Amino acid sequence: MEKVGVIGGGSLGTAIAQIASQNVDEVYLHLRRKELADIINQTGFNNEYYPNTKLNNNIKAITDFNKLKDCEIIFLSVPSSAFRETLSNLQKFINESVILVSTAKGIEYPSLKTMGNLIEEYFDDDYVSLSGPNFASEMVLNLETVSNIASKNKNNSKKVKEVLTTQQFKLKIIDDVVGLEICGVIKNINAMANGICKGMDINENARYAILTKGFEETQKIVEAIGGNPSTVKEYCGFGDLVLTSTSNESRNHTLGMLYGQRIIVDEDASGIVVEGKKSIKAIKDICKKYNTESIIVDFVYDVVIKHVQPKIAFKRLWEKIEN
Ligand SMILES: NC(=O)C1=CN([C@@H]2O[C@H](COP(=O)(O)OP(=O)(O)OC[C@H]3O[C@@H](n4cnc5c(N)ncnc54)[C@H](OP(=O)(O)O)[C@@H]3O)[C@@H](O)[C@H]2O)C=CC1
Ligand SMILES: O=C(CO)COP(=O)(O)O
Repeated sequence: MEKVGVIGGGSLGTAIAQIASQNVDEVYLHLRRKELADIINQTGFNNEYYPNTKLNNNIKAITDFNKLKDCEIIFLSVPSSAFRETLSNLQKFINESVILVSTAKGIEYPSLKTMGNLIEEYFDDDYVSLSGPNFASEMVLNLETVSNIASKNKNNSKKVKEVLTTQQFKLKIIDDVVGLEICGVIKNINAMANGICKGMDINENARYAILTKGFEETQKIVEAIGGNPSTVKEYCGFGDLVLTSTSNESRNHTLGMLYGQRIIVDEDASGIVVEGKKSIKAIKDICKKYNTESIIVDFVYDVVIKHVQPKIAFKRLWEKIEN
């Protein structure tokens, strides 16, 4: 393949570009800031996100969407909050045959649309979604990683797999697009739940009980929304749920820990992307819409949205466990 594009030159977009650049002639990495694009092109380093990692020479930073018109595949690696605006801007520039790949783990509120639903609104429904236990900071270093991809169009999944597969980066194709996307959203809420408990210094037995409950409830929610509950056993389900619920590298887990310590953070002002906080109301509404109870979602909603004292919220949660 000659050219692929990546929109969003942040942590994940830069890592995707670094991986794809091993398999294609040229990768166009689209950024919104010209100064950073110039630095990348002049030095070979994305000094804001990865100051110590040299990017491959065939990665070209761009700020003009028009340059993406010859790309066969375009990865959308901006946060979910920027997804609609990005698609709307992109619409004028690319042709219908391009394969769009969503890598964002969020959901639009209050529409409750997945990132795939948004792509359908502006383009068509043969997009590919990618998700897994994937810290971008490891991917950019070519460390061993597996991700799931799903699409209604199997050929598109195969093309994306071909472009990203390296000795270290493996991809497994599954059929369940909506299940894969929803797993990526719910794991962020579980990462926050486990972070809150860690921040409160809740004992380990209880924390892993909550993780187990989160796994079970993810299956229920995925099934209710029309996905396949067995997707939750995949890398994008179990793998990502456990990774981000237990690792301090996860931003969602870390924000949860701060809430557990009763430190309320304005993460919007910090500029740090925390998809879980933005998804809580949407997943709460989804549970209501599909008549599905989730005591973990309720716990995070109480602490983060309603500012209930973590101790009181945890007591309520524990009363509901296996009752
Ligand atoms: N980081 C990770 O380990 C992983 C992240 N993801 C998902 O990928 C998505 C992106 O996260 P991540 O890369 O970490 O986030 P980062 O904050 O590292 O990067 C976000 C990128 O999107 C750009 N951006 C932000 N807002 C807008 C906007 N309104 N319009 C245009 N561009 C915008 C940023 O530009 P600028 O630099 O100018 O702010 C930056 O290039 C999230 O949904 C996340 O859940 C999935 C798997 C792993
Ligand atoms: O999704 C991720 C790893 O799979 C990244 O998690 P955080 O957004 O919580 O950092």
